Amino acid sequence: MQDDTQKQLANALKARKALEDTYEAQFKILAQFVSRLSLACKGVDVDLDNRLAKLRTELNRGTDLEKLLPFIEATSDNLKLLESRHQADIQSMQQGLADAGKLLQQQKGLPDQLRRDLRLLLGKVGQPSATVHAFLPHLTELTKLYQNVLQAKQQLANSDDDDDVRYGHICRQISVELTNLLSELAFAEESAAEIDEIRLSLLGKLPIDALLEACLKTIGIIISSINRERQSAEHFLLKLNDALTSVQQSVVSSLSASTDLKQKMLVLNQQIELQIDHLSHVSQKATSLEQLKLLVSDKLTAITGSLREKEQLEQQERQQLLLTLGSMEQRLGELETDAGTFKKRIAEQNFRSLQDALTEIPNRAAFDERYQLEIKRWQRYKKPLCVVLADVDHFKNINDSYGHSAGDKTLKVIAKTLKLNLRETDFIARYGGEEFIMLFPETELAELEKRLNALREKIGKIPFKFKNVNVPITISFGATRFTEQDTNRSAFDRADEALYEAKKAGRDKVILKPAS
Ligand SMILES: Nc1nc2c(ncn2[C@@H]2O[C@H](COP(=O)(O)OP(=O)(O)OP(=O)(O)O)[C@@H](O)[C@H]2O)c(=O)[nH]1
Repeated sequence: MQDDTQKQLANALKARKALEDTYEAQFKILAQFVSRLSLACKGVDVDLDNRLAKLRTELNRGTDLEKLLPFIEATSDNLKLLESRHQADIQSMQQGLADAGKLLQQQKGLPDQLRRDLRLLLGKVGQPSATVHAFLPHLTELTKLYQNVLQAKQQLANSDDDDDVRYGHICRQISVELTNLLSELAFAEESAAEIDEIRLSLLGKLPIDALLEACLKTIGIIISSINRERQSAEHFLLKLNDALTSVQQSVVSSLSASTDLKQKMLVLNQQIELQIDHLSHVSQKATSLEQLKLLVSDKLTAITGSLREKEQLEQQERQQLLLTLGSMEQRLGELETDAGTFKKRIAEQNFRSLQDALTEIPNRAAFDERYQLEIKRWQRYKKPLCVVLADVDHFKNINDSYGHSAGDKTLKVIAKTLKLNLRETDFIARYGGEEFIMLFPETELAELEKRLNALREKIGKIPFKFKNVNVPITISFGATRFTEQDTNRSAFDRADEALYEAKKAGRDKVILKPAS
């Protein structure tokens, strides 16, 4: 019995010793790990470095963990403080990068590509991040963009004598704006040939004096078109005035004729009354039937004459009235025809001013109008609305290799194909150059992706042939969905970024960019 107890005690002691050894080994591993970890944190904060060094020494010495606890708690407070400082660092880094990027964006005359890169970068900078390190690639990129801008500015400064280089970018922008304006001037029918000539001249590289000439010609067309419109409106108003004057004259003369007749009628009525009175008076005085017969017959002849005269007057009045009414009706008919022609002309002009002359699909002005409307609908019904930008790939090559008229034909065919393959509620416009913009109401991005890919494939399969060469042409799409936080500009910019990504990814692509 005593032996058993001793054995059990020995076993318990052995187990206890094994447990203690395990604890000790684990404590050593943990102490080493904490030591290494504390070394890795070195350099973040001096106070923290000192505390961690002390902790390492105590751990190496094997100091009792309980004694170390207050020290560990104080260090942990220190770490919390550092953490909030770290968060503040992230925020200030993000803010700093965003400010620097926006400042660069405000620079005038930035090349298009650089502006796009910058917009893309600012989008990335706006994303939340857990560490300051995550911003380092953005910082590098921003520094590169700053370098590029400085170089571009330097180049401009160096080329003082070369006006074409100095104003190259501005000229290109003016030329694009002028092309858009010309597209909206489609209503100047009489100047269509001249407009087309200016539009084609804007496609090549323009020296500044040629651009100015194009501007002056366009202004000339606008002025003569306004003059023509003014003259036509004046002509219509004069005709209207004429017609109203003649109607007024007819009414006045018919009124005065009718007053005349009324006066005559009054006199006749009085005459008839008098004749009747007289007849009754003399008939009382008649002494014989023969005398009465004679008197009545006389008076009846006089009364019948007066009545006939009265009837003639009435007929005259009716005829006069019919004549006046007839001439008024004719004038009003003429006026109605003129007003109809004028209204039709205005409606046609309205339609043409919203249509792109080359592709015959809506133009940018029409898009702006429709976009506002669709956004209002979206705000009311909250049904999904997608915005898509499409751009023909390497379009410049088509112009350069086969001429501008081949380029024009390509644009027409592509516009037609896109339009034909949209639903009636979708909307497409030529946004400018080789760029198209589309609106897809009540469409989710997932469904849109399929439809855009089908469109993309359809365009890729069009058998274009120039100078007997088969030329495959592709198109890239950038799409986004309108959200609660969006303005019309921000959704457009996102679609533009998606399009840019599609180009960067090799073209002939559909890229969707939902709001982050
Ligand atoms: N024929 C024709 N060309 C146009 C018209 N409007 C713009 N362009 C031309 O379209 C070309 C657009 O070229 P870029 O902006 O360099 O783009 P891209 O060659 O299509 O290349 P990526 O878009 O990068 O794939 C320019 O050469 C313009 O002159 C037009 O109405 N008719």
